[in-house]
Amino acid sequence: MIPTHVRCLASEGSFFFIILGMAKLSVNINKFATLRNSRGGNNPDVVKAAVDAQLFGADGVTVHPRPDERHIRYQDVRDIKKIITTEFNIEGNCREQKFIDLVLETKPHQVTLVPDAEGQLTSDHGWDTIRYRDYLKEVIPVFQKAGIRVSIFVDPVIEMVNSAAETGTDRIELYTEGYAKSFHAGKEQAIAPYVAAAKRAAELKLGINAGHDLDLENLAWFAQQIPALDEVSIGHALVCDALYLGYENAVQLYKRQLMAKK
Ligand SMILES: CC(=O)[C@@H](O)[C@H](O)COP(=O)(O)O
Ligand SMILES: NCC(=O)COP(=O)(O)O
Repeated sequence: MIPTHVRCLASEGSFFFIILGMAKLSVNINKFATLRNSRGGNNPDVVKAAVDAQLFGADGVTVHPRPDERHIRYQDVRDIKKIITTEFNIEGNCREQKFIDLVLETKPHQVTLVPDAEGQLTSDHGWDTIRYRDYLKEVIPVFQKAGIRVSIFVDPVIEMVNSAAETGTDRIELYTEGYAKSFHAGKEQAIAPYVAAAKRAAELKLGINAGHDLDLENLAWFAQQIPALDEVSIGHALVCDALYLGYENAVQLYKRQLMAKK
């Protein structure tokens, strides 16, 4: 029997590649909604963006509805749920009751809890899992009881990972903006805290996701250095690349970065 960590990927003509432990690519389609909302109407269609991401080889779709609905709207989440054939990941701020209700209504495969402040431009920090441990211990089972896997957004700091394990979360999502920012100055140094955090997470039997500002230049190195990586969610850079390269090409190129051998 093929072990569960062995994933098969059919691509590139008739060849079948067997990729050991390859991380999944979840395409974050927020930016399609940003573009749509700039004009009203329904162009581009975010439901089609989700359908096409899957068609082009993505392993999942991510959305991050924000309270002001400046990109993904709550109704988009309901509409997208209906066409998901892969994995659906909803990210957001669980301190908003509206967000909790939406997740419980749409029942994605995974919810990623992010400690956004009100009106924040984009996510810029992970949970302080020491300060909010008791709160997270209360809110995480609300989703798990509904059959939804929980991931919490954390900085690559050992103490935060240790305390994350005490919250009962299934996975952590390592916040990668710091890595992306320092990658070009020295990739060995940039990855070091993430390797340490991932090693500790694996010891604590936590699943490992990662995201924020990952792109075609920094993704392969990240995935190679963190073999236990389960999933990356990528939106901004992938959609920017799609403008020049086409959406299908962009998704395929990101998949290829995850396959690159050490
Ligand atoms: C949690 C995370 O890193 C992403 O969801 C990112 O914040 C995308 O959100 P925006 O598209 O609103 O910037
Ligand atoms: N969780 C990170 C995510 O979904 C996308 O972040 P970005 O690629 O838009 O920075």
